Amino acid sequence: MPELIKAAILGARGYVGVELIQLLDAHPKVQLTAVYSRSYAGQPVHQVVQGYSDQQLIYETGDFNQLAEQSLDVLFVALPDGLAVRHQKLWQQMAPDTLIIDLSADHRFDDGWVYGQPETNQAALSGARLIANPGCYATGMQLGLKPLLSYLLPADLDVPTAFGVSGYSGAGTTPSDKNNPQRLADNLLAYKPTDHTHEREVSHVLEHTIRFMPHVAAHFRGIHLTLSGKLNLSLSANEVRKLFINHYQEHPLIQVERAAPEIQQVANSHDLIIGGFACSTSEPGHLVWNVCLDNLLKGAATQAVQNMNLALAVSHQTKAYEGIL
Ligand SMILES: NC(=O)C1=CN([C@@H]2O[C@H](COP(=O)(O)OP(=O)(O)OC[C@H]3O[C@@H](n4cnc5c(N)ncnc54)[C@H](OP(=O)(O)O)[C@@H]3O)[C@@H](O)[C@H]2O)C=CC1
Ligand SMILES: CC(=O)N[C@@H](CCC(=O)OP(=O)(O)O)C(=O)O
Repeated sequence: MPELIKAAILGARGYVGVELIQLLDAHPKVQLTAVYSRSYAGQPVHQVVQGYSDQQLIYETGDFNQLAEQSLDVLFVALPDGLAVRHQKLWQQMAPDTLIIDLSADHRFDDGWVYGQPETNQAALSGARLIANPGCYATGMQLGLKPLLSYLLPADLDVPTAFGVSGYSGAGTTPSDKNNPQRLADNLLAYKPTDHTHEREVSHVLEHTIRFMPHVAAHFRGIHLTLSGKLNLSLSANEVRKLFINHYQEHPLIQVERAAPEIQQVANSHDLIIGGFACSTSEPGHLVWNVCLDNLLKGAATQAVQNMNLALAVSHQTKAYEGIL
């Protein structure tokens, strides 16, 4: 590994792109050498991203074909869904040691790419070259369900459900009802109640069918999930909580609490919090619990940086960002 990892970002104007810029700026082992945005082309990054330390870095327009000549160590692709998949040839043509991390949904079902959920797929990420970052809700749902997989009833008897509420940054910057603060004020919108990509993603990754009902609310960032499922034995809330604590004890970003987590605890935080375990007294095995995470951080940029660190064996850790930088 070179002294400094040479990194670039495609989609650097977007909500996720800006988070990546800030995280990589703070990363002691990374030098951000190129950021691409059509709308900001020619503008210095420090004028757009508050606190950005490098006065020289300028947004460029992304001529994708030039990327192969840049001898990058890592390229973060934070483009809207459907764009990264159009450039399969380019990803293959990039230098063989350039790591590509796609934050869109385009490669999450592609066996040629490693699924980049760092807490559960760490071994496969070491030395990986093509990484598909998980979806934001999908991160929360799979980490919330994984410790219980061997206790869940088979799908023909019960299907776990997830009721999710996201902040409107989850819908990106292209204007729509889902990111229109006027439309969302004092409001809650349900959308895609069946067949959401993240329902398919979690069912695929866990090899266990789930159901997901997403909603969007007026806050900017943060996902709140209420999960419900039926276990094949009767456990107390305390026993379930201990099971989660044991499962995630080696993973500093996953917090397990007794109380139900709240959006305000995770907004602008790298942590994902699981808690609020409630076991029915009238229906043995019926369990309801909650997961919260910041969609832009643990649901996107933080997870991408964790993946880079694992793939490129970056061992540096600081107290403030233990497990990420
Ligand atoms: N928002 C979230 O919470 C999460 C998002 N993701 C995924 O991450 C990706 C980025 O999301 P997000 O930041 O929210 O999206 P945004 O809509 O906020 O940003 C999109 C970015 O892509 C660029 N872009 C758009 N169209 C094109 C194009 N045709 N060619 C080149 N560049 C283009 C835009 O810059 P410009 O127009 O200036 O070129 C901008 O930088 C998406 O795939 C999303 O699904 C994943 C997890 C969570
Ligand atoms: C509120 C909102 O719209 N959220 C988005 C989150 C998905 C996302 O951003 O991730 P991928 O497209 O990369 O899977 C949605 O439900 O589509």
